[in-house]
Amino acid sequence: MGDSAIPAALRDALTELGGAEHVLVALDFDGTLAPEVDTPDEARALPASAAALRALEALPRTSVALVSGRSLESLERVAEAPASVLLVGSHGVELRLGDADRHPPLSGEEEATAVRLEQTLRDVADGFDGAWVERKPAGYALHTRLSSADDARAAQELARIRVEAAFRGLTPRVGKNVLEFAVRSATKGDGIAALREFTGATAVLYAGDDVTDEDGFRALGAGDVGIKVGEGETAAAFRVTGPEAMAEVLRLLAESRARLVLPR
Ligand SMILES: O=P(O)(O)OC[C@H]1O[C@H](O[C@H]2O[C@H](CO)[C@@H](O)[C@H](O)[C@H]2O)[C@H](O)[C@@H](O)[C@@H]1O
Repeated sequence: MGDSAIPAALRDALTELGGAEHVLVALDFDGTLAPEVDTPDEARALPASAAALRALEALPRTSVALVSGRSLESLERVAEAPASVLLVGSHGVELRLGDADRHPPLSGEEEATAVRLEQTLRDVADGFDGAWVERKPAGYALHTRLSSADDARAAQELARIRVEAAFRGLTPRVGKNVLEFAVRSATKGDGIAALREFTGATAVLYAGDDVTDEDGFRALGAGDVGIKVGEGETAAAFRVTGPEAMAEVLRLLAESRARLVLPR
């Protein structure tokens, strides 16, 4: 893909970002680096994106991070990223920053809630073809990608009704063909704030395709670059069409960063 798919204003912003003192490149995984697939374990970053991230990581004062709704364990498996890549999992609940893994264990009360939640969502999933439940460190997700459109809608509606009736204080998270409930309320915005503090970055690029990525865009400020991948309402200043165009964005950023970063 040529850079004609990248709007001129975004190309200018990438050039400016390339000259910042310390750049943090923080990216959502599914739908941003990796095209969507039916089986979550089979998702992989496009080779062109993976290559651009390796090029960025090798540059001075340039940090690379993945910020995902996946558990850290699942993200590590599919992203196949070197240990130097910083990771935020479970929408900000779990952090892998340098040598420090931070994913506080659930309290007894949270654990008991999670057990009841699992049963509630499994009962719903059992009633609809193609629906299934994914275990997360702080909750459960009801997947409906393999269901018919009617079944997907009905399954998610029933899940909301049952959860609202039986639980207080859970955090719902809506995604593409997935509805998740968690006992912890951290967001991708919290993850980006932690990454910014950990790296000392002076400018951040964040890109994502889904509803929970909006928390990430809202955590950006002056001098940062937010990129919505695909369609939908967004607080991001820029938009690209999909993971292929995103790979091109990363290639352009690696190019401008290599040209403009000071060697010291
Ligand atoms: O924040 P992300 O990195 O975008 O992760 C969001 C969810 O990703 C996975 O589910 C989504 O991608 C799957 C693979 O393409 C797809 O089959 C599913 O329909 C999507 O919802 C993951 O399974 C979830 O746990 C993440 O929350």
